Amino acid sequence: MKAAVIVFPGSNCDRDLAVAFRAAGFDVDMVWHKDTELPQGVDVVGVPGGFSFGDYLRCGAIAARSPIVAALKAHVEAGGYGIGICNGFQVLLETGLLPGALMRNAGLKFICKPVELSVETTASDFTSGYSAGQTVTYPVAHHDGNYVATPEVVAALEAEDRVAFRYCEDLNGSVGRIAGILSENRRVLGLMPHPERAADPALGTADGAALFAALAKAGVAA
Ligand SMILES: NC(=O)CC[C@H](N)C(=O)O
Repeated sequence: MKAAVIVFPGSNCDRDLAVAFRAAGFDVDMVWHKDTELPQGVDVVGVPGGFSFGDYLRCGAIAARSPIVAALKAHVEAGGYGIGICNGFQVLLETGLLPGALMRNAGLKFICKPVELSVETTASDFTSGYSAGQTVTYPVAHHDGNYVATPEVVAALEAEDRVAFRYCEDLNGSVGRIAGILSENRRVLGLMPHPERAADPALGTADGAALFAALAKAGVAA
């Protein structure tokens, strides 16, 4: 399996994401946001966390207009995998590849700590390595993690089993305590907590490693 990690000015989890992909067996290429093409044969595109363009305008809004985004959209529209973590989730929402928006945390504070999440569905190639309802611990580090969407969108996400992760306790005001969602074809995952920062026991929790391992396995089986 081959992964590409997009790097924006202000990305700060790009290398963490590359390390997590590599540990799961992926070949990884780093791709500068001004590039217009993804490397040949990429299976999954990772949109990393950070503070792209200093979080000006809205988090992810400027990055979503970067030249590489057309290639990202084409990859996803052709059925390719994508994962957006934290700022990467914000970018995916701003591109329209996932529905909804992320607003300022309800408490108006930056939140940086490990949090407990429940795995809401195992019916995706990101979450198939967990058991349904399993509690995992990933860190969060964000000020704009308050997920909002229209009631119709939230109802569709729930009805279609597209809520991938939920905060076990209200963290930031997100509707339905939603922490991560899947695209309609279940091949794009956006989430605020950081599995790549929880992918090695040396980091305090290795709960995130199963996500990358499941994705690698799905590719091998395909
Ligand atoms: N760790 C991150 O990716 C930060 C995300 C975003 N810039 C925020 O603070 O909301």
